[in-house]
Amino acid sequence: MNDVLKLEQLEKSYNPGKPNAIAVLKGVNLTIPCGQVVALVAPSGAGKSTLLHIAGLLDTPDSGRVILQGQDMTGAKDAARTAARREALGFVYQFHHLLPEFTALENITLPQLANGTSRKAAEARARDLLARVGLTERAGHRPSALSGGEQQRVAFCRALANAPALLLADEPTGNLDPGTSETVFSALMELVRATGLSALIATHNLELAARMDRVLRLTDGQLVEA
Ligand SMILES: Nc1ncnc2c1ncn2[C@@H]1O[C@H](COP(=O)(O)OP(=O)(O)OP(=O)(O)O)[C@@H](O)[C@H]1O
Repeated sequence: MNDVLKLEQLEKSYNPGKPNAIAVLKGVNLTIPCGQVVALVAPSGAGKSTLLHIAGLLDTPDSGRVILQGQDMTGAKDAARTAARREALGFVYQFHHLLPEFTALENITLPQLANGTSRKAAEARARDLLARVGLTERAGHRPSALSGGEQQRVAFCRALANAPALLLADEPTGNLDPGTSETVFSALMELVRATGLSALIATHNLELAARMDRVLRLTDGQLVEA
């Protein structure tokens, strides 16, 4: 099994049959080999979030197949989809969505405890991840005591907490100013490279996209090599 994700002929419409019907995905095909980092660029409204939600098993296509680590997840039951999300996928969004009442360390530890990891091992991994993004000194801070860039770096660590096979990121630095965006993106790429992670990262920033292994553009409901 050398491909972490395969999307085959995905189609997705909203409000089919109604006057406001919109066909967003019209035959999307994508294969991500293990270890590959793919940039997804798309104009606003092109369907980038729709595609990431389907790839992340948060939504289902009208037709086509989603194959994660060699397993066809298209018709899988909710419990299997939830388990696959928890065990195989990591998510990063434009806004960090950290739990405000917990420290940086706890935010990275909790998903591991939920996955059955011992507290000792979970905290050790959380500290290692924080060190990799330069936040050792901030482990005990709550999100409100962290800068936007620091919050987002903690969110990256949390996404990687359970050692996912694939990272899905939707504009991970879209909420940051250009200088911070650069620093935070570099931290993300270092983490991804150090762990050999595969990733699908949506961004409007073409300079950041160019630093990934491959750039794909979502246009008129299909993916094309940029
Ligand atoms: N639940 C929904 N019901 C109806 N239309 C929807 C729904 N979700 C998205 N759409 C429409 O589908 C199209 C694609 O939406 P999507 O959110 O995937 O775009 P996007 O590329 O992520 O946009 P942005 O970059 O602005 O976030 C848009 O025209 C949007 O209005």
